[in-house]
Amino acid sequence: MASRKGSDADLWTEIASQGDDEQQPEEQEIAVVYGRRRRNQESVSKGQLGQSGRENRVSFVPSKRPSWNRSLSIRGRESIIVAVGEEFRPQPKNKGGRKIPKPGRGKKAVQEPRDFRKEKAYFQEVDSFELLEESPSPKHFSTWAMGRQHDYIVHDLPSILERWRISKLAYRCLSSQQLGRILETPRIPSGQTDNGLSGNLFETTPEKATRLMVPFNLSCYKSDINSKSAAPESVGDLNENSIVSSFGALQIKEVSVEGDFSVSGESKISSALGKESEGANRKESIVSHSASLGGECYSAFTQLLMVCHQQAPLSLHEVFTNYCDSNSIVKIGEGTYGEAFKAGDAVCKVVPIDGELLVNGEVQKKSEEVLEEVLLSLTLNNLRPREGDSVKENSCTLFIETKDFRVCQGSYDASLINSWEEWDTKHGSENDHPKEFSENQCYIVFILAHGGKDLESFVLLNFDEARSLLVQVTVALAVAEAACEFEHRDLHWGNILLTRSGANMMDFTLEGRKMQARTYGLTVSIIDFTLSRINTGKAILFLDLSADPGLFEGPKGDIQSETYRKMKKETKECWEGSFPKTNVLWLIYLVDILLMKKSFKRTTKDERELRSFKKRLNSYTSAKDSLSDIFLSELLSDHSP
Ligand SMILES: Nc1ncnc2c1ncn2[C@@H]1O[C@H](COP(=O)(O)OP(=O)(O)OP(=O)(O)O)[C@@H](O)[C@H]1O
Repeated sequence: MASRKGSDADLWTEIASQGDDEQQPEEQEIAVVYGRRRRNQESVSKGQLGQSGRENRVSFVPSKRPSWNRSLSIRGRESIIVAVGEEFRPQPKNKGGRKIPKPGRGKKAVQEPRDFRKEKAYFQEVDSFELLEESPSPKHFSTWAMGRQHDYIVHDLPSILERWRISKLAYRCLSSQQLGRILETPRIPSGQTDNGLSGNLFETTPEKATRLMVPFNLSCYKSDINSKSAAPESVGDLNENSIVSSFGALQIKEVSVEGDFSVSGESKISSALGKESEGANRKESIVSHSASLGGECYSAFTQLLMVCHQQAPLSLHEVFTNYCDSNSIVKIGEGTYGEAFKAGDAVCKVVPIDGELLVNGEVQKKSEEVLEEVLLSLTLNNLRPREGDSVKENSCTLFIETKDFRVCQGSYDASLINSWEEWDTKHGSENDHPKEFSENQCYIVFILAHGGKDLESFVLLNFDEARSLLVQVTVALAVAEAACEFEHRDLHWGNILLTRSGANMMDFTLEGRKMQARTYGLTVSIIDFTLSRINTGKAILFLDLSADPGLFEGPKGDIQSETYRKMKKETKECWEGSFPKTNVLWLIYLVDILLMKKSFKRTTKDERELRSFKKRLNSYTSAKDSLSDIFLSELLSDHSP
């Protein structure tokens, strides 16, 4: 989602003070632009929400901040598992999608204290085994990676993805009505490293893929089942390819469990199984099948802890002070879900999760959704060339670098509150005051590289910078399309960060071809993958945007609203499918933004060029396709040795 203005009073203030209005043509107020919408600060005093700020909002819950598309991510993702090497074919659309959140979910609902005994027990169990761990717990996690000194943490993406896949299959088996979407998946032999992911996206993952095999959960299931079951069923007749469909059959015939598995999937699955005593023999099948899939089923929250190499949540203070002194924390931006703080060289985006308290008028994200965002971020991280890696087929540095993640719990500490209040005084926050968070509140903290200012507030100086922005965004999308069928699906001007680095060229590799793009000193970083779609080769991560009709109900003529509607038409609401044209739709949106909403030094000829580029974009089917356009290709060069 788009955010409020950044707070850095630095180079940007200086540039802004050069006075756009004097030098540049008047902005054409052709269309209202959305993104993360906010109150008109001149006309609306703090604490009140004027009519003008709300008039176009479509929201399902009362909200302090006017944002008509904000309730999307509370619906959860509907990502699907696909067989390795199998071509994905969209399934017939199951109309209805996710449920709209219950309006009765009260803002001040009481939060149950979170119990981490299960997670702790799990990690103690892990520690007591002679395991080849994914990685030992870092002492100074900002500079640690597999025993080497790095400023980033190397995550074992194949293992994380595999755990997610197994858990997703098991949860779906127990709770989902959408079995048709689970395709047959071949068995992964136990103990074998799973490198069967698509393309070479993961081939260069620098860690070895070590599956964490812990009998703890298995015995937990088994004892639960055995205590209530009749004779266990033999599953010896199942072949490797029948595992998932057997889960499916089991779901349809025997198990009908709806519910929230957000706290402890293991225990809830166990108790769900326990309720079905007469179906116990089939439950034994789940256990056996889960085991034969080569891993165990963990709750999303436990998986998040595992990704973070944590046994239990940390306090926010502990995390921030790893990056800087607590009194140097500065809030730099805010979104519907996240509060972004600068901590040393890093940006820590704090997102409350799993709680009952409405935050900024929204239901908090669930661990499950966050886990998928983590997977998306790590997949895009993998596009970054790393020292010592072999050359990647597709690489670029244009997606924000996610350095790490942390799971936290507790209320905001004084230094964070101070920096939040400073921001509020300066910019007028649209978010709820963080003092509302209780001791039990959990968060995920995304530790990101600093990407600069968003396009909405960044002052572009001239036409060269505008072209540089377009070529870099197109390169990013083209590279990610080629690597993992990536579609951003929400690339509005709040989700493009810009900074001036001074470097004039930017290297990238597209389908094995090493190339360079002229940047004119501008560096682009794309953020916010909440609505994005990727195909990892094993799973398609996507969000069913049709579950939020409000997204498509923005005002007529507004370019962002029109872009969502165009995406809907293009995909025919099959959001799981691959439609790289959606990337082109956002490029068209960006040209419109540059023409209508951004002021920079340009001639009539420049504007004509932009308009004819936009016209030609209509005929391209992907970002990769668009790169061949003369408007962009002039800025590209081969960089092969
Ligand atoms: N890496 C970063 N570098 C600089 N600023 C950032 C960075 N990440 C976020 N920000 C600032 O914080 C704002 C909010 O971030 P973002 O848009 O990701 O939050 P959000 O919309 O709440 O995210 P989500 O959609 O996951 O809820 C951004 O618009 C930007 O101003």
